[in-house]
Amino acid sequence: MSTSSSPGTSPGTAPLRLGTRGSALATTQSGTVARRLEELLGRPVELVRIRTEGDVKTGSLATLGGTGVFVTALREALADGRCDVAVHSLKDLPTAQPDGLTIVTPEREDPRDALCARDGLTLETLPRGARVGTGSPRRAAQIQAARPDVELVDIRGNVETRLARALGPDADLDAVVLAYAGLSRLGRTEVVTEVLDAKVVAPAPGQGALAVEARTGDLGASALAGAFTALDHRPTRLSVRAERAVLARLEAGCAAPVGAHARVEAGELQLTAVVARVDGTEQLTHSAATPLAADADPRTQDDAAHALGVRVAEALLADGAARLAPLTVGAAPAELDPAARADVAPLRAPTGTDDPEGA
Ligand SMILES: NCc1[nH]cc(CCC(=O)O)c1CC(=O)O
Repeated sequence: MSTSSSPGTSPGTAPLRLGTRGSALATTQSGTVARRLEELLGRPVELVRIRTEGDVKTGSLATLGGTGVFVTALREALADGRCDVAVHSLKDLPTAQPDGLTIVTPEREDPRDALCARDGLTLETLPRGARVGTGSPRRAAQIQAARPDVELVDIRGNVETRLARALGPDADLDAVVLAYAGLSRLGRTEVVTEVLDAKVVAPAPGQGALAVEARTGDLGASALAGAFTALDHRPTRLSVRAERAVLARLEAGCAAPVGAHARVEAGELQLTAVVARVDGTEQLTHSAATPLAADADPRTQDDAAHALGVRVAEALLADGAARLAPLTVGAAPAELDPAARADVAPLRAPTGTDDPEGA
């Protein structure tokens, strides 16, 4: 990397370059992080738009090749030195963290999914046979389980495109399901007719959280390292660590309907995970918790969070999760395999997302 891109140089020099996807949601979330970093660093931050495979291709998410479609190009830009920091939606990140890059997770938004329906309808009041749009097998399976009579329709596109399918002048659907967090960041929560209970629709692992990523080599005793420490939100870090461990241990492909929801409450980390049959006719749920000693060092807590996710995943496997959903079971957990760079093995790599719907 060039000296001019090296963070921590005196203020007033070159701005820190923050790589982002170009969608409205991505630039909104990146803009928020950019302002935070400017405050923390006392240095200007400029957005560098990077087009990703997920932005260019328009096929169904199942045919996109799964993992990392929204992430790989951003990481390449970071590795090449075209940007200094990148912002991702955490749920779009593959669970295997590549060598040489480090992420930090600021405080997450509400992780739940939101129903956006015409005429104020809710999951309960949708008419029989209503058409509900989502590109996410996880959302589809759980909605179908709650309402076996509704028809799930596979949709893609950015937030406004998807909302228009239910709420626009040419609407062809009764409702769509989106992440509440995305709508909130865009200031569009007025279209939400129901925030779906996580017990009814378990959110995607990492949903509602952002990952801010930098080259590990830039995080020595630098100003950027200090900013990363300030951005880190412990309950978010532990929650997403546990949720993503479920996904990694299940080796869930992106067509696998897997939900996971963790939170820190009363001094413990609580986790619930769900594996559903794609058609919603069957689902398995398992919950567990682990105490968090307040004085434990971050490493110990991270390990406890990871172990909780593995334990819950193994309980689901013991209950027959692999029978319900297309999981690749038996292989070593990919997080432990440094060679499992998800961006070089798109077909079978563990996924970090269940719904690259293009937001
Ligand atoms: N590429 C899909 C994606 N990735 C992150 C979000 C929402 C925001 C979040 O979960 O942080 C979305 C849109 C959606 O699921 O509706």
